[in-house]
Amino acid sequence: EGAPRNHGTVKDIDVAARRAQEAANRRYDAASWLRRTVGIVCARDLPEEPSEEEFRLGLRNGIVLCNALNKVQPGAIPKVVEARADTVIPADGSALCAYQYFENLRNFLVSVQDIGLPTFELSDLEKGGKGVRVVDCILALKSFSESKTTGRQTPCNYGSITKPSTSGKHFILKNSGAFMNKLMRSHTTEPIQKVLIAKQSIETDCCLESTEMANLESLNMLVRTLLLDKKPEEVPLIVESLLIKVIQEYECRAANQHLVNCIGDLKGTDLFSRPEKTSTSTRVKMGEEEPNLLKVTEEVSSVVRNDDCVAEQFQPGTKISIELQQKHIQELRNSLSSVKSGMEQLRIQYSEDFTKIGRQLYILSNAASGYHKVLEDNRKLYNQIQDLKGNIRVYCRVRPFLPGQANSSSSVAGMEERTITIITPTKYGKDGSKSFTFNKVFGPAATQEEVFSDMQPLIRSVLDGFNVCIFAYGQTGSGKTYTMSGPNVLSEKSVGVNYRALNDLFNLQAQRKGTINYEISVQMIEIYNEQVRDLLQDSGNRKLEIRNTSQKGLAVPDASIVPVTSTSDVAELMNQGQKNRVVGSTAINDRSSRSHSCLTVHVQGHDLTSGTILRACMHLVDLAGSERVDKSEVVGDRLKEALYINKSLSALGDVIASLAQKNSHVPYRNSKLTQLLQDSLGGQAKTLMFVHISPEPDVVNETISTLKFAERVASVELGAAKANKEGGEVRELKEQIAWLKAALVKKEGEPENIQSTQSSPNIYGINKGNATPVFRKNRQPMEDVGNLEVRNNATPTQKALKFDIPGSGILVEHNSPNSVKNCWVDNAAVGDNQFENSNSVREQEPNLTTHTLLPNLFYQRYTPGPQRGRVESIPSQESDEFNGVTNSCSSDQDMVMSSSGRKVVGITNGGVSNKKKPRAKNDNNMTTRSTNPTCKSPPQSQKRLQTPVRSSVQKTPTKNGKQLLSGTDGRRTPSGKTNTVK
Ligand SMILES: Nc1ncnc2c1ncn2[C@@H]1O[C@H](COP(=O)(O)OP(=O)(O)OP(=O)(O)O)[C@@H](O)[C@H]1O
Repeated sequence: EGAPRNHGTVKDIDVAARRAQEAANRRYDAASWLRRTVGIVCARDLPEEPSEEEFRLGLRNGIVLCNALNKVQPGAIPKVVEARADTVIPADGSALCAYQYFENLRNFLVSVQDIGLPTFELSDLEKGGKGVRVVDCILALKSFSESKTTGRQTPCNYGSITKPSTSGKHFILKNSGAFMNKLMRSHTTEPIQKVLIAKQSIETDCCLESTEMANLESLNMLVRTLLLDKKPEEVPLIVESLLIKVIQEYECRAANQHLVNCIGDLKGTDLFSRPEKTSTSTRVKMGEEEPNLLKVTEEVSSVVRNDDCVAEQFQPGTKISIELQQKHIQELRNSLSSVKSGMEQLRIQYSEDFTKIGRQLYILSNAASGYHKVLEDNRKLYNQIQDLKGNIRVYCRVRPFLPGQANSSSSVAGMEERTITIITPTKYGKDGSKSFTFNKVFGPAATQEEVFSDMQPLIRSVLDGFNVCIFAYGQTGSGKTYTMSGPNVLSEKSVGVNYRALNDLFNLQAQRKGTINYEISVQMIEIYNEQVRDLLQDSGNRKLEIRNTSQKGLAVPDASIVPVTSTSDVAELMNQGQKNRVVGSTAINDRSSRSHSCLTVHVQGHDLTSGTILRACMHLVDLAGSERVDKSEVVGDRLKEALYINKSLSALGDVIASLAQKNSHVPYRNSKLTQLLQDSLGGQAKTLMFVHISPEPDVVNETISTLKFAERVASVELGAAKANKEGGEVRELKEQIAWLKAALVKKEGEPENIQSTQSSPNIYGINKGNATPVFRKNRQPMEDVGNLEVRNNATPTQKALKFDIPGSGILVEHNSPNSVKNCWVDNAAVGDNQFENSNSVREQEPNLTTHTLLPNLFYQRYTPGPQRGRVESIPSQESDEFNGVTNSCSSDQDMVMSSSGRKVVGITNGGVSNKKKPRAKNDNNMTTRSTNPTCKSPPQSQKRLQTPVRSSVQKTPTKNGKQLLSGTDGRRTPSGKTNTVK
């Protein structure tokens, strides 16, 4: 069908000629069909067998083509632009207005394409264009027309082809009409396969969608079918044409791909950081070039932003790798940035921490610097609390039943923290009860540690300069010794108050070392049958005196005083003391102590910062049993002991009653015990009494009387305790006051001396020219300066040393060191109290002599040992050791028992001055001597103070060789009343 006319007739022509012939035949065929279809009139410009040129010109206006198509497909082109009659078409057609006919050709091509036939380019109708494609298009239309007419679908008939979908237009490439036409005419399978593979490759590169792939498959089928009728010699031409198309298409796609890559690169840098902006600009750029490319670009940008997996489909491996690296770098940048911000936060936090630590350090350093102050305040507050609790506190302790005793019927009905209730038998057989309230009640189960911990604060007070007295009261066997010392066999848990107190003192001493240096020493005495014995001396049968005016704060100055530095020292001493203690056996307690024992702890502290010296003493007293005589079933010596014990305890009761009633006179001197405890009971001390009771019902009466006594003690109010602490300045001022008082007394009492004193501006003598008087005190040895007796054993070789106080007119006379051996010293100087009371003395004794006051100008040191009795001067600093410290064991109100057995009531420390006044008045060359032959080691210093107006001491010999100073019976109480010798 439609075969070229000369086809097969010329076999020997060359390929080119054959090709030309073939093309001409096809052209003629097309022209002939057109002429028949549109009619001769319409096809007047198209000859039956046109040349190429004629063919082109004949179809150039598109009228023939449009009309032919309308014939085949009526209405395909609704409006065909017809040629005007006056139009002269030049031979080359240049006069034609291409735009006039462009519409025809465009409509024709679009319609042909819609039908699914091969098309051509407009340029193909131009000179030099590819007319063969136009021929192909017309022949395809012819086939389509014929197929429509016959109603058959033949393989070679275009009418049998199903119109492809609209989407198929996208894959009918430009200039593909001729290509497809040729392809359809091919009869060779192999080249067709190659073409198909190449095409498929291209379309794969373009990422065809699945639907498009389906279309491609149908297209392949079509191509294969159309080429079945092609001659083998035509195949190379078709393949050549195909390859050219493939190359063109590939180049086009490659260019697009390159562009996509560039976009990808841009995305990795600028595009990534500014996706929106870059995307937009890229879109604009690409949109101008190619809409498809724009779509791809958008997809790529979207993929880069959102979906790495999809991006991978579009990007080559390198790009993906770069992207990954860039992504990695970005992640690193992100982590670096987060690390940097973390570091910055850390730095800020550290700097804040450092600032906080600095502030805290500053606070700590402040706190540390104020630490000592706080400690000091703490101590003061603590003592204030103790004071508020009351000066005499009473703790009650109930002994448990002893092994072997039935504990079913205890006389103790109940106990609370501060109250104990005792079952009291009544007359009518009914039991009643009586309650007693104390500061604290300890039951039978209370441990030694618990008991001590409650009184521990008192121990600390000692180191703060307060005198403390702790004594155990109760009937025999009630547990006094147990509380104070512990049981017979001591263990760490069972040790009593004495050990624990000293242990505590040592601990505190160690803690305060460097701030306050303490020296601790102990004495241990007992009062047995109203005689004081030294328990630390094996041969301690020597009777000791209790002296409440000892300047060293020793109530029993003659008793051994032993420095201790550790608890073991104390334990050793106490063992020794216990051995020496008088212990008897009674019906109640086979180890009953028949004496009062007293462990006295002396503390002297030197505050290194303030220079203050404090002194205090603590009496730890284990009293003898308080039971009634009939109960103890004693006779003979035991009875005598019991009587003494009861006497002293009753004296203790009297003192306490007197204190409770705030009587002006307190009978301390009624017993050695009250004498010993005088400063603790009535002074400025802190006192604690442990009252012990036994639980046995048969001693309930004793128990009740014990508790009643304890209640009375608890009711005593003593006023605030006072620390024995004075700074250097206070001492100086006190001395000045004392001196001025003395000077006043002297001035008023002795006109001649006044004259003398006034005439000399240098009343201070030693420090001539020094505005501040320097007062020196006698440093007293162990003797009691308040004793009125002067022992009359001075040797004839006594030799007085005389000191003339320059400018004062006062002569101080001392005995020669050798001459004072074994002699008591009448120490006129007794400390500040002496001067503080001098006014009252003055009232009573207007003729008070100057020598009474002189000891404050001078001091002497008693040197023990071989040189005992030698009087020597010591620097004033040394004398400060004893200066200004109130005699902790002295009392204002006193009751002096003279050695002659005569009691002197109400003698004050100032009374010491009193007793010396007449002596001084009568005998300026006062001499003292000891007349007691049994006195083994009395203080031996002796001094004679001489004033311009000399007086001699009137000595009154006694039968035992002692002398009472004349005028001793005219003494004063602190109130200034004259004391009376009884
Ligand atoms: N709290 C206690 N726990 C255990 N045993 C105690 C307690 N109190 C006392 N005892 C025991 O009771 C007995 C008598 O005690 P202690 O010798 O202390 O009495 P005392 O009051 O000192 O007698 P005395 O007045 O005769 O010296 C001792 O065997 C002692 O061990």
